[in-house]
Amino acid sequence: MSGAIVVTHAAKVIHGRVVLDDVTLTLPRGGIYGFSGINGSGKTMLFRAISGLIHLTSGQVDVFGQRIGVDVDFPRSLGLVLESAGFWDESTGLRNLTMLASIRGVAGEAEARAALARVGLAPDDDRPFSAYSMGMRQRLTIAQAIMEAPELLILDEPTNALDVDGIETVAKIVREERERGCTVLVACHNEPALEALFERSWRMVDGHVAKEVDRS
Ligand SMILES: Nc1ncnc2c1ncn2[C@@H]1O[C@H](COP(=O)(O)OP(=O)(O)OP(=O)(O)O)[C@@H](O)[C@H]1O
Repeated sequence: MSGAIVVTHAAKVIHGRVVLDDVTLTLPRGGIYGFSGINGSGKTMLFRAISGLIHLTSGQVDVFGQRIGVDVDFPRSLGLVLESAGFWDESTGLRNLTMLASIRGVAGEAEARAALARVGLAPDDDRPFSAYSMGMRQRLTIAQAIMEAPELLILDEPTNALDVDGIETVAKIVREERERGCTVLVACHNEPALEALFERSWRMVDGHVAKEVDRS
């Protein structure tokens, strides 16, 4: 198997509705891959399948040679920006990250501080998460996704709620992560700063990968 991520005839039916429709893709390791498509076209569902957060109705997903839901429940090294991240309201950003880091023991306070600085949050900010603005929450979500230096980074609409500086910061982080050897998947709507980084990208329509976007 040559791809970092191999999706084979993946399908998901929820309450009789096809939300992923026969998706087949091979994504080599170390690239930046983009997914676009209108609301409800299936981008998040595809990312959830790759992340092990849903069970497919049929088909398979392999990540770094391990079959999701068979060999492992989740990809072994995954950073995820997908819907809400589940932070503790009463704790600071740094405390939130160090508590999450302690679950796996891969990262510690130094990595949490470095991740906060990379997303433009002050590591020693003493405000609790409940006092964070939408953009600050999104930045913290991105910091949580990168702090363990994952092999696979999945970013679902990472620029949500971000200002111009925040969008540039995300683009810089995506470039840096790729240079480190990380494979990066991004879903976004009309975000030129990110789209310029995609090596390949696809448009999703009604749960299937309709066509590859011509980047020439
Ligand atoms: N928990 C759920 N139960 C039933 N259907 C769902 C659920 N979550 C999503 N869907 C459906 O799956 C389809 C694909 O949704 P998905 O969230 O993957 O779209 P998307 O391309 O990420 O959209 P957006 O651009 O709005 O983020 C939609 O028809 C949606 O209604």
